[in-house]
Parts: sequence; structure tokens; C-alpha cells
Amino acid sequence: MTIAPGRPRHDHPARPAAEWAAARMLAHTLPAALPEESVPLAAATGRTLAAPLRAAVALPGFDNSAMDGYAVRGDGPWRVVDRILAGRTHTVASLVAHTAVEVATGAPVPDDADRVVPYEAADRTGDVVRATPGDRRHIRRAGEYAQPGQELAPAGSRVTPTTVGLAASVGLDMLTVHARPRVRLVISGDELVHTGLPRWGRVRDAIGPMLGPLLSAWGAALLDSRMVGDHPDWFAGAIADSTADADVTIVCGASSVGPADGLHSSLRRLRAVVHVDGVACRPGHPQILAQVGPRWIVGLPGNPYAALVAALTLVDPVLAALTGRSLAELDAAVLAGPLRPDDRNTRIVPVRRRDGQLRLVEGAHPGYLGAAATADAFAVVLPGWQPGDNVSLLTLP
Ligand SMILES: Nc1nc2c(c(=O)[nH]1)N[C@H]1C(S)=C(S)[C@@H](COP(=O)(O)OP(=O)(O)OC[C@H]3O[C@@H](n4cnc5c(N)ncnc54)[C@H](O)[C@@H]3O)O[C@H]1N2
Ligand code: MOO
Repeated sequence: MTIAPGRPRHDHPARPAAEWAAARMLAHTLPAALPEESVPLAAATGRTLAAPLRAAVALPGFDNSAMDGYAVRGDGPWRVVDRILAGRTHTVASLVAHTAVEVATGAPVPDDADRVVPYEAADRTGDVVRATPGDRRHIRRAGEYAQPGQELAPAGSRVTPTTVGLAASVGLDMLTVHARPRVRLVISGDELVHTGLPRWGRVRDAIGPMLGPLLSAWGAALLDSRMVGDHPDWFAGAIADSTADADVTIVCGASSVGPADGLHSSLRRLRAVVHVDGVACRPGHPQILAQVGPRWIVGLPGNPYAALVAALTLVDPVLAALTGRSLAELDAAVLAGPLRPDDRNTRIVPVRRRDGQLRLVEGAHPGYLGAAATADAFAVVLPGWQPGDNVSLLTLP
């Protein structure tokens, strides 16, 4: 962005910056969850259940053996009358006292079997099996884990690979989840280049490549990234176009007060409702949350580490709300320093865990991602913090 000499721009209203935690909470409470849709299990991981996951069948579906061995009835010794492997569906001869059926783990056991004697506890000679008495039945009864219709996970749960496995085991092929928010990136800056070596005066776009995977991990469907030059008309046009089909438009750069920083004027032209205009945090002060009808606009600062902080502050909470997931509770930990306390702003600093202690990763700058890239987490250091006080920890997915 170029600042035209003698034309400082002060045409956006001076508002008090929002306190960091309040801005994050507002970004999570304002948007309503998107409608539900039904998706195949293979596409469900990372989504949020919009309806409880209920068993379609009983689990186990039939009485079956928990061990390889002999299903027996009554006291031993037992005469072996049949052999049943898992997957065999022939009806099992009912057992009379002193008889046994050889069974594999998971194979159906006759209704009247008392217990399964594992091979290790059995002594077989010809057709006759002996074993010492045992307390364990080693039979998994039909429906003992889940009954048809039983709720196994509530609405609002995040679908994990384990959830998908559970859903499959109770007979489901589809899950009801919230729709994925359609998100577009609008990246501004005449100085930006997108591949190769930037020549003098040019800068590689670092925010687009960083945000793409982050947005996917937060549950968004990235429509595309659009590059816009620093002309206010182009900028307002790009945002207006984007809000036609994107649930969330993320604007990178142009958030500050320079003459080419057209976000504020574009929002006014679009008659957007601005909920957050500046957050009292360092870095990442010039961040914006606005709304045009049901569409959301998040403005991130152009400095890449500041943009990451703003994404953690506003984008993650907005996407959490739209996808129906709750906002992660932040773990607390002691941070020893070295860090200068700040009485007015929340600081978001990269930290690493070493030898059970949380340490600052030094060398973070708003315009540089080096320290952030080697961090385990980002400490939220509230105004008034002193070395040794608690901080809360933001993590990346
Ligand atoms: N007079 C003031 N100047 C500035 C203020 C202020 O309050 N008063 N705030 C400063 C802060 S804090 C930040 S952060 C930046 C935010 O600037 P913008 O959001 O308007 O972004 P730009 O001016 O376009 O760029 C800032 C900086 O970042 C580089 N940049 C931009 N986009 C990208 C990208 N996609 N990838 C990598 N680097 C990018 C750009 O070249 C600039 O160096 O404003 C301060 N100024
Ligand atoms: O957001 Mo700025 O310096 O705070 O990078």
C-alpha cells in the first residue's frame, strides 16, 4: 500500500477498541449456526452434529463371544457339538447341558450358553473339553452397549474419526451436521506478489497461504481467494460481490487508517453494521467484525503475525458459531517471562513448553511469522499481568 503524500485519512469514527476477550466472545455469540445437512460418514469428520447421533440398531446386534474358545452349557466336561466362526449366520444348535460349541471371537453364541471358556483355560481331548470353573462369561449380550434409538453423542459434538467409527458400528451411513460456512478471502495490497521472489518494493502474500489450511481446519469451505488493488472502488466492489455468496468474507490488509486502507469506507458504502472496530490487543489492533444482512465480514491487519492473532480472535469464533461448535475453553498456565507487562492492551505472544515450563518464544514482530511458526501455543497476556501470573493459551488446530 502506498500512502499519498499530504493526504492522511481520518474519515473513520474514532471508537474505543474492544477488550480482547469481549471481542472474541461477541464474534462467537452474534452469528447463528448454519442450517443442517446430511453428509456421508467419509465427509463428516471435523463437522458438528446438528442432531444427536442415535443408534440405528442394537450393539452388539446379537449375543456373541468375546474370546476364541468354547461356548458351554452347564458343568464340564463338555462334548463339542459344533464350530461357529465370525460371519457364519447359520442358526446355532441349542446347547443342552454338558455340551459345547467351538466359537471364534465375535461369532454368535447359542442362546442357552452359560459362558465361553477361552482356549487358554480349556483342555481338549478329542471331542471332549474340560476346564476349571470360571466367573467370567466372556459373552457380549445383544444391546448391552447401545439400544436402537439411544443417543450416543449430543447435538453440538464435534465429529471426530472416533465418532465416525461409532456411527458406522451402529449402522449409520450419514450424519446430520451443520453446513460448512462458505468463506472467501479478499487480499488487498498493490505491493503483493503471490509466487516467487519479490523484487524491491514488493512483498510475498503470506496471509493467503497461511489462512487457507487454517480455515479448512476450522470447518470452513474456502470458495476462493481474490486479490484486489488498493483502489477504494475495487475494494468495495470485491466485498459487495463476495457477500453475495460467501457466509464470511475475510479481508486482509487495508484495515488501518492510511489513504489506501479502504475497508472502513467500503463498509460504510455497503451499510454494514460494524460490531468490532479495533481490539485492544498487541499485535492485531486494527481488526474488524461487521455484518451485512446474514453475511459476515472480518477485517484482518496486513501484518502477517497480526493477521494470525486476529484470525484467532475473530475468525475462529465466527466459524465456530456458524458450524455450531462451542468455543474452546482456554487452558491456563503460568508464564514466567521475559515479557514486558502492558497496562492497556492484551498481548498475544508465542510460547513453547520446555521441561514442564511455559516460555516465551522471543523475536515475535507483527510483520514476521518466525517466532509464531515455532510456537506450541499463543499466550493471552491480560493487561496488568506480572511475570509468574497465569495466562490462557490459544492453540492452532
Ligand atoms: N497511522 C497509523 N498507522 C498504522 C496503524 C495505526 O493505528 N495508525 N496501525 C498499524 C498496525 S498495528 C497495523 S497491523 C497495520 C495494519 O495495516 P493494514 O491492515 O491497513 O494493512 P496494510 O497497510 O495493507 O499492510 C501493513 C503491512 O503488512 C504488509 N502486508 C499486507 N498484506 C500482506 C499479506 N497478505 N502478506 C504479507 N504482508 C502483507 C504490508 O506490505 C505492510 O507492510 O497498520 C499500521 N499502521
Ligand atoms: O496489528 Mo499491528 O502492529 O498491532 O501489527
